[in-house]
Amino acid sequence: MATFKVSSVETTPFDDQKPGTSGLRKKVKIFKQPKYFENFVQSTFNALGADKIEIISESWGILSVYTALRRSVPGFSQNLLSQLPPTLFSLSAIIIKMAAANGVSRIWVGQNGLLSTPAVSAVIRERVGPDGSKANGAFLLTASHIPGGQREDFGIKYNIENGGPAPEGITDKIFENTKTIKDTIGLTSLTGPEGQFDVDVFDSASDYVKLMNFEKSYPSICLAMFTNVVTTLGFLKMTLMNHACFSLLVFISEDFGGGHPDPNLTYAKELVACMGLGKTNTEQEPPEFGAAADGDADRNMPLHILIWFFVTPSDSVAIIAANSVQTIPYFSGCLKGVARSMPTSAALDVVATHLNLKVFEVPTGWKFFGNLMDAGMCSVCGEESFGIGSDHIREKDGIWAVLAWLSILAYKNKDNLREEKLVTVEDIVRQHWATYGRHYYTRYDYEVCMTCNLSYLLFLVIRTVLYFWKLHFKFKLCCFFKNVDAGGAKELMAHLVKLQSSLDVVNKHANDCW
Ligand SMILES: O=P(O)(O)OC[C@H]1O[C@H](O)[C@H](O)[C@@H](O)[C@@H]1O
Repeated sequence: MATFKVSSVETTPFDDQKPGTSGLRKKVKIFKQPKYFENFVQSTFNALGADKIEIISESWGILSVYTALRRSVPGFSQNLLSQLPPTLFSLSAIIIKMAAANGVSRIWVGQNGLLSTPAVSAVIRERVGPDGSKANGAFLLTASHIPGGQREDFGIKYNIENGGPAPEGITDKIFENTKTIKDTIGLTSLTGPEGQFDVDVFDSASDYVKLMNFEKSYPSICLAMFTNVVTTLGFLKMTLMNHACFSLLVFISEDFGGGHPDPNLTYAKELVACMGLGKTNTEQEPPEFGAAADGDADRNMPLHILIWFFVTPSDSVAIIAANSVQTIPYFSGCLKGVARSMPTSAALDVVATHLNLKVFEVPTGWKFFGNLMDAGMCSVCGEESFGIGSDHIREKDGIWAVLAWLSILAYKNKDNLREEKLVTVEDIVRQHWATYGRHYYTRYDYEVCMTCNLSYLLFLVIRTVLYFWKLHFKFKLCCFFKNVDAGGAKELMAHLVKLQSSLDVVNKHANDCW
């Protein structure tokens, strides 16, 4: 409990605070403008209505974690958390004070401010305070899969009471507020111990671990992976525990060590090398299984290499869906339905047809899966951007996806452990293709582009697609534009979709362009 004085401070609006698919992501230098961060937080409080909020937890996306299952004993530093950058703590303090001033009665902060995004979702859904209170939502501070640090990106997003990202109704309101905001409300003094405001620091991992119910839900692997869990290392402890079968390469720093934490073949190159790509005669036998996660642990990339093999995210979600009922007791013998984002390949749809399941196609963004899950219509879902999850929470979950894969591997090898050759990820994927057919697609990432160049590029893409259609090829193409204002990209897309209806018009625009 604490006493404090509330004061209102004049501010001027910024016109560029429109939240994208995953909240507000900008360069740190933009966030550093006076009042920029406070304006967004205040606009969020204004959009929610103070009486709606009681508890807020936070997540720092400052971890770039590559893990590999190996036979060696890990080198695991117990002091990792002491390296958390002070800037992030000061942002936490700003939110705490503004929350108090805006009428929030209690805040939950993960120990050291360190949670994964899936863990935040679990906390909102599962954590119950001593007086029976539950979280109304959470601020998450993370650059996610984007490069972080002083010269790179930072992000803030708000998740609602179902544990998932705020829906467009709320983010639109936040944006409207950011354009008209005149005051932010803060504290001039904060002393205790009287008054109606609590800050509880809690064990970052316990709610997630409880929810995952490892021993019951993942029985085939929990004994191998979760026996030696140490209980003091934030969310890392239950994912990268000190076990003889687990070896870690962990980088913790404000700027991801200068790296790009997107878990794909390009950016997880240390992992790819460690898994033996391109080596025919490795001195050391490569690990049997490796996985990469992004900065906030919601994206994943499982790798399995005996002969180098990579599973695309679209195949990955289809294979998990096809095998999950047999291999993961959490699903209690049935899936409620499955879903994928629009650019994700239709491999999942084929599985759904075979299993007589409903399949849904949703726009990009995890909030759309959340709606289906809240309605009890979806158990497993995924996006081609390395995000896969289930209805245990309302965020994608890199740890869950890796556990799902390990469960499948364990199941396929259960009668096979004494054999020379185990069933591999590659065997499972090839068997899947043989059963369900194979889907091909290409993903292109264009990063840090000017909007005008992107418009030009979109014209090229549309021309190419139309060309292929004309030749009666079946063609599926995904394009992703990062570091672009999501609202602008959406409008541009809508405009171009209209243009697609007429080849002549597209050609005219395209010709004007070059
Ligand atoms: O929450 P994040 O990991 O940052 O991902 C948020 C979104 O980022 C990009 O827009 C991807 O294309 C989406 O598929 C993803 O949902």
